[in-house]
Amino acid sequence: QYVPNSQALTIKEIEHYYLDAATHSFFSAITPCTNYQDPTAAAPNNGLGMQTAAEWIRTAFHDFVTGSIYTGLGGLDASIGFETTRAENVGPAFNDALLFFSFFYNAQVSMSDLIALGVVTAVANCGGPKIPMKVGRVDATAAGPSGVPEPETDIQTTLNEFSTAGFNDGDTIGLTACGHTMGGVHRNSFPQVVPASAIGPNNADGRVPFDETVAVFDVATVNDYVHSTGDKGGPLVTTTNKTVQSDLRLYLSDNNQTITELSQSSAYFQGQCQGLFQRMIETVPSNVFLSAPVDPTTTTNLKPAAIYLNIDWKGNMALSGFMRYIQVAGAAAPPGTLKIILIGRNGKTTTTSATGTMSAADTGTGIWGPTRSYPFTLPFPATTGLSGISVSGQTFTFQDSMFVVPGMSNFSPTPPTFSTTSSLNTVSTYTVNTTVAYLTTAPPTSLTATFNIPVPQTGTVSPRIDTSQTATLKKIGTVGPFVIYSAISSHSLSAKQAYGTSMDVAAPGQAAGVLFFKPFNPAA
Ligand code: HEM
Repeated sequence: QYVPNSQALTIKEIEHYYLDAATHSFFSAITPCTNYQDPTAAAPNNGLGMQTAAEWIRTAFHDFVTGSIYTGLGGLDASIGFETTRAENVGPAFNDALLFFSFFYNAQVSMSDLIALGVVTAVANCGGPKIPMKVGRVDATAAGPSGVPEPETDIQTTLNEFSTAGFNDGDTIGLTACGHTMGGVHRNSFPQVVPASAIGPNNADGRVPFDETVAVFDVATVNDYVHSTGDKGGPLVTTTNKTVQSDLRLYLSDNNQTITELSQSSAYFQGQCQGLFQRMIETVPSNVFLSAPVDPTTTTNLKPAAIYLNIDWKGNMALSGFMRYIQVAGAAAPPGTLKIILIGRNGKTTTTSATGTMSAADTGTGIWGPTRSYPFTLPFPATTGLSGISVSGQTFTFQDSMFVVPGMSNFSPTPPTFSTTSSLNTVSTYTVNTTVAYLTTAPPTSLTATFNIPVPQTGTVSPRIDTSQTATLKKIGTVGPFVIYSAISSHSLSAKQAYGTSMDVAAPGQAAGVLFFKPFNPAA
């Protein structure tokens, strides 16, 4: 099993999915919030009464709730992928979610971090609170224990199952009420709850919604229940089949105290849901350590992204990529340009700089505010080298001790335009001519590149990372203080796999000097 080895890189990836919201396809499936993206088809299908945002939230619930605070095992670990044939996991939601997320999976982004991101984005994108997004979850390699409450489950067993996952009775009522504000119950999955009459035009799966605002994360379902208005709390309250009135049993279990408290105000409901959902996605195995949250209101509203380093045979180097600026609430309007100042290899700020100009093509409004990007190329001589850049008074560190040189490398063919459809399934032979610059006075005869390739795994639609393909890079020359190494290797990959492929490069006996270079997806 490949364990992501750099939380900083994981954060960078998740930031891109999360913060470059307006232009990044992670949000495409849940925009608008009514959308249903069938990941096996080429286009959204909105005639089914199904909803991706709701499926993502339910997926996290079914994954996490079988975790145990007593054993320290399970929780949000993507084990749900191995468990979809269980009766307690009825419906297409889980494989729909995992299949969509698998387009974003790679050596630094685990499926379980993507499940968490699914919750965070679905809630924030659809009118709910911003839930802190930490990274570092590790995927299970097999099914975990069972124990997801079903509509038929008696109240004591239900409360025990949540309690094992760390949620007391009041938390359980709150978490379920927060979960049951988006989406609904489908006839095709739960005929014991929903009558056949629910199936109709634009509702082929026969959904009965939890409330009137099926695509808004709001207090409506709680208010409906408490005041007996509208949908009255939804089908798990109102169904005539008493055995499956699980929401009703739950809400009554403390004489409606918790559910009545939740209805006191929209702000109170949102605040409670934020805290409970955070706890849900942070219920992880006890040996998993999560990062600080990705939060652009503190340090990440100005950050470099998609950065790469180049050198030519004359010793001219250049750092390229873009700066991302998010105009979070209260922040200054985005500047037209940014000055990117080189910090040399010796740690000293230089007079070398480049200008990043706001790109009109890459702007838009994400959930934190307008996101702008400033592409730049910063040239400098190999003798100066770099250890970082300074932008608007902030320092961002880089290294030039070992890097893949895109200008001397060749990765072909270029995969088709990224999309989250099966058009990426075509398999081709990808030829990889990897050239690496290594700053050393004692050059080894070769370096080893390890390819981290997402591959199918038995029993789940969630991929795993295969590290068995390697290449040996041989010395081909020197430029200034750098020794240049190169290798050609061939890999049979689907375009989807090519997008998820990254490589690490290491000198013999040393930690990787290049981590997570994405040959086919450098800018994403
Ligand atoms: C006693 C606990 C619970 C029971 C018995 C239960 C049961 C159900 C059932 C039967 C459905 C219908 C699924 C379908 O037809 O596709 C459903 C939907 C849903 N549940 Fe729960 N649930 C519980 C708790 C939770 C919790 C804690 C969450 C999240 C925090 C949650 C989130 C959802 C969501 C978002 C949907 C809508 C899915 C969709 O529209 O595709 N549920 N639940």
